[in-house]
Amino acid sequence: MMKNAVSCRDLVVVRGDREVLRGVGFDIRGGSVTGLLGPSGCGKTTLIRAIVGLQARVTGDISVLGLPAGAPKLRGRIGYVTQEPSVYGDLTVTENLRFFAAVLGVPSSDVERVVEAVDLTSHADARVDQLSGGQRSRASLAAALLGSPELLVLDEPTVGLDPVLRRDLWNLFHELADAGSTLLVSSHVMDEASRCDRLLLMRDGELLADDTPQDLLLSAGTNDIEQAFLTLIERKAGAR
Ligand SMILES: Nc1ncnc2c1ncn2[C@@H]1O[C@H](COP(=O)(O)OP(=O)(O)OP(=O)(O)O)[C@@H](O)[C@H]1O
Repeated sequence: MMKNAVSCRDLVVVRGDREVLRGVGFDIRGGSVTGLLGPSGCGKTTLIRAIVGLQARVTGDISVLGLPAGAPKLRGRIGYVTQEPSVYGDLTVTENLRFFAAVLGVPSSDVERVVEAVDLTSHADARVDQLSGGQRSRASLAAALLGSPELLVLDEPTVGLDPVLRRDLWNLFHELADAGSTLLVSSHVMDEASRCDRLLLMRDGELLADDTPQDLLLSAGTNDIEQAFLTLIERKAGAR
């Protein structure tokens, strides 16, 4: 049994004058693909930023790969892809990745592997500002894969991608997990839920559910994840 890659307890985050995470707690098992789902503004990015150690005004405990979130020793062990492309427009895909490999101290031989993994080999020599939005986000993903980090945290990596590419990326996520990486993938597209080993369902700064997709559907008595989400909201409102 693999250990937990991430453990959060009593997590509270204040942004502006609002508590945008309100007492969140969960564990993410190593070597799994966990989906972080919930409507726009519910706190997914804030939670991700807290896990990777970039969020201010965090209280509670977050342990990441056995260390406190944000510990300097975690650098290089976590790959993080934001919603904004993190690659330079005036460099080619390969030039970008060689640059990031050098910064990370990863051998440049790794560049070819990650370009292939995100299916950008045919555009390896194209300037990033001449790529489509989806290709650009895959270039950012390739950068995060350099050095095979133990934890990959991906904020909405499939936005704007066509169904074939989305399926291929989800397959890649599972291959990476099978090889031992842990992935936390946020999405507000509920139909991506079935592709995850486990789901964290958020709403309004709180965790509504932490379960497998199958058990979530079973307990909500539906085969539609969106409906399950609504049922959970109604049950929670009824319990108040
Ligand atoms: N810089 C900020 N200052 C104050 N409040 C913020 C800031 N950034 C985000 N928020 C608020 O924090 C809450 C959570 O935002 P967050 O970006 O974590 O949501 P999200 O679930 O990732 O949304 P989306 O799916 O739209 O990206 C929102 O209500 C948002 O308005």
